[in-house]
Amino acid sequence: MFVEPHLNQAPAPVGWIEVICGAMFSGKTEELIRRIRRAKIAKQKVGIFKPAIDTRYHHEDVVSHNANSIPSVPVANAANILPLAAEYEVVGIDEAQFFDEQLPQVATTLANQGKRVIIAGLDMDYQGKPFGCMPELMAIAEFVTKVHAICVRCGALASYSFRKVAAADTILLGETDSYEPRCRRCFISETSQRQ
Ligand SMILES: Nc1ncnc2c1ncn2[C@@H]1O[C@H](COP(=O)(O)OP(=O)(O)O)[C@@H](O)[C@H]1O
Ligand SMILES: Cc1cn([C@H]2C[C@H](O)[C@@H](COP(=O)(O)O)O2)c(=O)[nH]c1=O
Ligand SMILES: [Zn+2]
Repeated sequence: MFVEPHLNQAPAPVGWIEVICGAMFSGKTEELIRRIRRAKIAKQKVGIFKPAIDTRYHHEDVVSHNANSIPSVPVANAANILPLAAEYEVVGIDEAQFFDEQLPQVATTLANQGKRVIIAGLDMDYQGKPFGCMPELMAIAEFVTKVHAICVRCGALASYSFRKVAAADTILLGETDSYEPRCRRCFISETSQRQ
């Protein structure tokens, strides 16, 4: 389990970037919420942001698949986070895969300002390809945590998000209606990744 490297150390340490990645249902949002709650217990000023596009469960809150939730601010693009985050010591960002290519620079700026930046997002899309700016975020982060779901077909660890419906666009919001977490074996059995 991830343990914070510094909480409330004096003098204030420089900031850093944490990335939580994995397939759908792997517990990314739960882990983000867990870290944010611990930061709040440490009396740190915490702000959470998510892309305005992610309206699945709630317009504002960050909500996990098991209905755990925490308030957040929806933003239209990554640059909007910078002025809104000025007052916070800890900045959480969920559904990072949906943000534009500015997010790595925004995260770097926040960390260089001394903030702890915690980013959660899908590392792969439904085709098993790296999703949006997640690879770059993983490269620049001090800490990367990959979490796993359970394959709904065989019970193994799942790293892939299998799309059950016919749609080719990379972005398709959905839940169990449209996706299921699968292990490599069960994922490639029905996708073009077989070769
Ligand atoms: N196949 C599955 N494997 C693991 N967890 C699942 C599965 N299906 C539903 N869940 C639920 O999803 C929760 C994780 O939700 P969440 O943190 O929102 O995941 P993520 O943000 O990675 O999509 C688990 O604690 C569990 O209750
Ligand atoms: C694989 C994949 C997923 N999405 C969408 C589906 C959900 O709305 C989110 C992921 O949410 P979670 O918190 O990780 O469960 O992303 C998508 O648009 N395209 C994809 O390829
Ligand atoms: Zn499987």
